[in-house]
Amino acid sequence: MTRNFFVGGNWKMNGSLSQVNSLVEILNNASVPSNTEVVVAPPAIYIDRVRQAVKKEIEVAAQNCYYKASGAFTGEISPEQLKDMGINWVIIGHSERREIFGESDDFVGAKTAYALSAGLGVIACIGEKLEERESGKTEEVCFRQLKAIASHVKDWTHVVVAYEPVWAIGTGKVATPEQAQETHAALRKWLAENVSKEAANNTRILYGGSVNGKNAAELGKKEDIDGFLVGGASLKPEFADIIAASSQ
Ligand SMILES: O=C(CO)COP(=O)(O)O
Repeated sequence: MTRNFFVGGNWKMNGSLSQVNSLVEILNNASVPSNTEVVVAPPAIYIDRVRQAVKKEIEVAAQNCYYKASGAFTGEISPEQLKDMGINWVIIGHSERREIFGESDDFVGAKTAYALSAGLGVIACIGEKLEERESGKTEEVCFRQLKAIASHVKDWTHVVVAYEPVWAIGTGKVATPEQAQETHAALRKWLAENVSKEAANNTRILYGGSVNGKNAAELGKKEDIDGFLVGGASLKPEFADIIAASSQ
């Protein structure tokens, strides 16, 4: 298997300048296994500071972007502007963007395609809500979200999928390794049947939702879990443990 492990840290709308500086110090002291890619996503206002201060093995992402190069889009940042500032990754379609800011499946797909065309790698997020899981709709919801991305995106080389069950985000209720593996395997099968065998084999599928320094190693051992997208624990020293856990 050639998929390198991928550990993303999504800082969300957290941190102050002094906390950002402390996090950079933690990152610069963390040892990054050679088979692991680490990408952190600070709030937009701190992106450039982090990019300049963090060691080269660690990449920096935006938490969102728009799907035009420039223009009258108050408050938005374009993929071209991210590239201009040396940023190579963006998170798109996080459940908080979908839920709080009303981003539709199709909008997420269109933004993913545009960001890829501008040369960014995309961490594309999908995942079901609690009531959807409880009514047996986990796969239906995730496949619908994937299909919306696939209808815009033909080349998945620079796409990383983050499966983040909404009920596990920020709740401390982590999916069991078996639950996560089951969904990851279904997602990979969907990619094989609906995109290509190559996309299924090569696309990293991350798990996100209450990952921490203690549960990362067990989750990471599962065949179809290729890394993590970490929220709360990416703001703490234990993020270094999660990076290290990935190589076990
Ligand atoms: O939303 C997440 C990462 O994008 C996960 O957040 P937590 O790790 O805080 O549950």
